[in-house]
Amino acid sequence: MTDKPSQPIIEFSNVTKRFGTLTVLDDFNFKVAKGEKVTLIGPSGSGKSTVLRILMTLEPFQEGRLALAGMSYHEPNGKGPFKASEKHLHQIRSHIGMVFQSFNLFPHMTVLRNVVEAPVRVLGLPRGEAECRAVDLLAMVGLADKKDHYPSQLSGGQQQRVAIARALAMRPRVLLFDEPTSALDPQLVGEVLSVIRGLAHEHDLTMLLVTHEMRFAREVSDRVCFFDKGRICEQGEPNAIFGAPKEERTREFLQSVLS
Ligand SMILES: Nc1ncnc2c1ncn2[C@@H]1O[C@H](COP(=O)(O)OP(=O)(O)OP(=O)(O)O)[C@@H](O)[C@H]1O
Repeated sequence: MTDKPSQPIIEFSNVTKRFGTLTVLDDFNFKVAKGEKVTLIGPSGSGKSTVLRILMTLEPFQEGRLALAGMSYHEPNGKGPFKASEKHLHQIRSHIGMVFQSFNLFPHMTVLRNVVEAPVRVLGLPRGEAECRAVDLLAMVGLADKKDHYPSQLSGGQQQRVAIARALAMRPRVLLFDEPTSALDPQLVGEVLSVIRGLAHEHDLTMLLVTHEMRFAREVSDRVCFFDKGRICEQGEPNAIFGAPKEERTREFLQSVLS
């Protein structure tokens, strides 16, 4: 890999993205450091998902530059909407895992096969090894006992946890979450949040989350970015943005009174 410790793992430089006459990202600049956990919050239609879709190479952009771990999305003399070869884009994608709002599991495959297929087909991992890893990951998300079930036999929260295990099976360096709990009943949000909160302790894993859940922003991220009309209008540490948690404020108050 080509990234140096000081180099951001994600770097949008003056990116403009249009859908026809609609400008969704306008001269967009955004950097994420290796291992950083960043939440994007903003009004519906402001372009948050588009940021993730561009990173995943699901959407091309018109102007500016984008790099992941030092790899530019455009190659010299490259072709197609990204001006890059499919091999180059595939290499970039191999470092990214994405978790979608609607889980996107394969309905005709068991939970285990859902987690095993991509490492076998895309990374060329021997099936036995991929299965061992999948079993470990399913245990990590609390679903070891569901490996032989089909997605339709699981709750939404359980399906989303399988989707997280599937994304992790590719050993991504960057994990993208596009509103991972917005399709869930409120009582199922907590179990997904707790898995994502656990992942936030992985120092090397960079996480970029789009969410309407303030709990994610507060409990999972190092930095919260408020996004509006294709730009980041405010950003900072969760405590600076939302105010320190009550206990912390009380402790600070008592210290100031006692000192
Ligand atoms: N494929 C597309 N073709 C045309 N317009 C699109 C396309 N995808 C997104 N848009 C438009 O781009 C704008 C940004 O969409 P995007 O999904 O990134 O917003 P968002 O901030 O993630 O919204 P939400 O919170 O509702 O998911 C919206 O106005 C949307 O209608």
